[in-house]
Amino acid sequence: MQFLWGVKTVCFVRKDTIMRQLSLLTDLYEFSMANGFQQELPDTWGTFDVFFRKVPDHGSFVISAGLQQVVEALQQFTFTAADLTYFKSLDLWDDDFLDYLASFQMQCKLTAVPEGTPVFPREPFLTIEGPLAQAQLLETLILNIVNHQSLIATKARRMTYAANGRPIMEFGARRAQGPDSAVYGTRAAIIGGALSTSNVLAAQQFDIPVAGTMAHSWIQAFDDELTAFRTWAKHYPDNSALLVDTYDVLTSGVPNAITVFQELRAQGHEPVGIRIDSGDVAALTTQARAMLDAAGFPNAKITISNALDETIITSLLHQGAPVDNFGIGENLITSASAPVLSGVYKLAAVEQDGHCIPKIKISASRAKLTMPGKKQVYRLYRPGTNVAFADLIALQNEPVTTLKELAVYDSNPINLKAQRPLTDFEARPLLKATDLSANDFPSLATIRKHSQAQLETLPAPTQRLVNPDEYPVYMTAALAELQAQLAAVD
Ligand SMILES: Nc1ncnc2c1ncn2[C@@H]1O[C@H](COP(=O)(O)OP(=O)(O)OP(=O)(O)O)[C@@H](O)[C@H]1O
Ligand SMILES: O=P(O)(O)OC[C@H]1O[C@H](OP(=O)(O)OP(=O)(O)O)[C@H](O)[C@@H]1O
Ligand SMILES: O=C(O)c1cccnc1
Repeated sequence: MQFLWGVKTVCFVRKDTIMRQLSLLTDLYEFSMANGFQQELPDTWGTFDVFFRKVPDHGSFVISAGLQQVVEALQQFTFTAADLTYFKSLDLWDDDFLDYLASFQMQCKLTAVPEGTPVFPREPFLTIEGPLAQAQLLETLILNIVNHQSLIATKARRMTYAANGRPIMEFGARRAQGPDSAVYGTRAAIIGGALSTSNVLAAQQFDIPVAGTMAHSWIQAFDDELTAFRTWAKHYPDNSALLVDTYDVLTSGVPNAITVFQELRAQGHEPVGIRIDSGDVAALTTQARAMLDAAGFPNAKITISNALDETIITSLLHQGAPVDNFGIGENLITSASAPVLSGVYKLAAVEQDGHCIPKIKISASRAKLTMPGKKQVYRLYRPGTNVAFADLIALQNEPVTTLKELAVYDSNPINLKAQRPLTDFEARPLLKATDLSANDFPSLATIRKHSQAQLETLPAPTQRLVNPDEYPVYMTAALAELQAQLAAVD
């Protein structure tokens, strides 16, 4: 791992303590439906799938993130006396329903892909099964959490790809859409590949390496730049990352930094490097690198910042800019170029008296046709390898892992429904039962590693930033037939 400025790793992980009780973070209609379900279908269970149809930034995959916060939200899903008083004041729902909420006991079961797993359009990456009233109540909250974190993790993954091994420091707290987006956005950015954050709360909360340099105000506050650098070096002799663009990078910032670096070295300290935050970064980093090298500081790192994104990073590296670290704020923490992941929560089946009844949504738009029934998603590998070549959505009771041959269909409802045979595959299930009583969760470092390992199994052309190859997502013949039968199409 490359050296990171100012990194300190705290040595404990704690449960998410800023997560509030979020049972009311939902749309009114969820409560209204839950009230109705409780009266009309009290013994009916429902299975809901969470999936998306379109990948942000025209990418081919999304990095799933947010599962820990979903589990924690479900663990804390109860209603207070104040909530009940408020509900009563709305005068919308039956008293029995309010009693039910007052003694709410979560009965839902959760299956999900592990956080950090790359997932593709239309495949469920999280499912909820439970009493209809309960499962319905969770729609908005679950989507709120996973749509946000998966969006930012996916954006971070794009930037990480562009940075091609150089560390990304997350700098976005000041530009995030409020405190929650800053904290959970940082969590997601780390899942997607960022190596450190400047956000102290997120770093403490999620055991993330915390890193940072200095702002222009430090330089401005002193009589001159050299004094500002010297004073910084006095306080942080081993963490002297100097911001060199307050006045002029090449005639003032870098020469002054070199002077201070020489003084530090004379006192037995090795300087860390410089940060450039404006101007033509390719030209400035090239010249600054030459100056640092000529002065005997080839190991001083160059960090750049200033409205970076994956396109600018790609362009800078193409121009040969000698950048060691990227500090990225607004375009990462807000996913500014594609600020929405439109994940949805769709009813796939209901269960009454022990019978599972698959359900479908047809809609005017064929693209919105849903996949009925309880399902499992498989990643298909060439046997005995870690080379994935497609995903497969199957009905839950299909014996996919033991089959040698399968007839499959394209899962995209707007594509032609041509059957194709599938042989030479090893199917590994992606959706795993998730323990809702869990108190410990995988660390972000573990999730990040898992994500990276999963990405390495995917075909390289699906990962490029521009016009990636579409990764095939098939459905089994049994699922396709069930879908066609319920939709009465084809
Ligand atoms: N050589 C380069 N190639 C591509 N993009 C660059 C290059 N140099 C800088 N950029 C990017 O171009 C954008 C505009 O840079 P510029 O320095 O003009 O920023 P600015 O926001 O106008 O300046 P300031 O932050 O000083 O107000 C930034 O996103 C910056 O990262
Ligand atoms: O550009 P971002 O990717 O969001 O990176 C974070 C920005 O935050 C700081 O800017 P600051 O708030 O000091 O404003 P300025 O540098 O634009 O004047 C820093 O100098 C970066 O430019
Ligand atoms: O530490 C830094 O250099 C930093 C932190 C936040 C925003 N911009 C820069």
